[in-house]
Amino acid sequence: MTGVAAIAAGPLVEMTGVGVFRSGRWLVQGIDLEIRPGEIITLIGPNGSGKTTTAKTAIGIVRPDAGTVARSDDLVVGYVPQKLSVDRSLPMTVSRMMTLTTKASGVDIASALERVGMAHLRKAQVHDLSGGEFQRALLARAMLRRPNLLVLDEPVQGVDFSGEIALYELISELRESEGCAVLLISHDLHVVMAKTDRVVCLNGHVCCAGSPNSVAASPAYRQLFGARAAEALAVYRHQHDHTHLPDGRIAYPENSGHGHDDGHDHAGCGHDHGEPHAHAGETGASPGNKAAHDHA
Ligand SMILES: Nc1ncnc2c1ncn2[C@@H]1O[C@H](COP(=O)(O)OP(=O)(O)OP(=O)(O)O)[C@@H](O)[C@H]1O
Repeated sequence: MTGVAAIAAGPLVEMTGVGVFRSGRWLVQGIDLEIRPGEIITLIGPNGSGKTTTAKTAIGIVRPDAGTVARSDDLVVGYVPQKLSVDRSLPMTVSRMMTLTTKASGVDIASALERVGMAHLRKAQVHDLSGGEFQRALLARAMLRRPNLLVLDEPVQGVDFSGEIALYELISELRESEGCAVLLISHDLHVVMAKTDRVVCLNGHVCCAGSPNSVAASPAYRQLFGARAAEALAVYRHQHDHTHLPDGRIAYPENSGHGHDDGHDHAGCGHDHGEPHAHAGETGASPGNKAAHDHA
């Protein structure tokens, strides 16, 4: 059966056996994907593996040629596409950009910008924004619709590593404060792996899916990502045996044998000091913490 149906309760989106056929080939095939309220799902996979196609099909921008897509009656999507039709070189304030495609009151715009930490940049020119600020403005724009599903296609493009962590923090906070589900498309395994509830690894079809740990351990994932998979796995599985002081240094109990306080004593942690790393399940993968853990 091919088609689009509405579902009253349960998942926000349920894709079953979905395929998309264009220009004489299947772009994706046999996609089963369920998006439940409030969860963060990350789509990963090589370039051209069908991540954007899958996300667009989930929210109805692309029509499937096989399978079914059921959407909840109350689904409201906030979508930040990978490529934007906004020309950043044109003179335009952040406020104006927010309302290019959506009507919103000044109060709503101010509130959305406030939620992403951009209230002070309401009148700034879009072309003056940093990469991270621009992505925040796009997030605020998507939040104007009060979505219960945020779809973010590569939201950290043009953003440096610490900005990337801050953005993932923000997305995670928005999920908490707004109660929305998040479908995230990402190339970044290190940070996303520590944040997401469920990972779906694509390569024209679903290679593997599940918790970050189970996906990282799956042979299909390792085959697809090769050496990088091992790195990401090491990062994700890193166990915390210490707490952090407010300035990011590591606090060890007295007489623990951890003599120096320069924030770099990780004996017994099993750290790979060649790689920056995040901490499993740690909501505080903040720039401050990150600074204390980069050993490049
Ligand atoms: N409308 C279309 N017609 C024909 N081919 C298309 C169409 N849209 C996408 N494709 C092709 O389908 C494949 C999957 O594209 P998609 O953008 O979904 O991949 P992706 O995993 O998001 O890639 P990336 O990581 O590079 O953004 C690519 O080879 C792309 O060129």
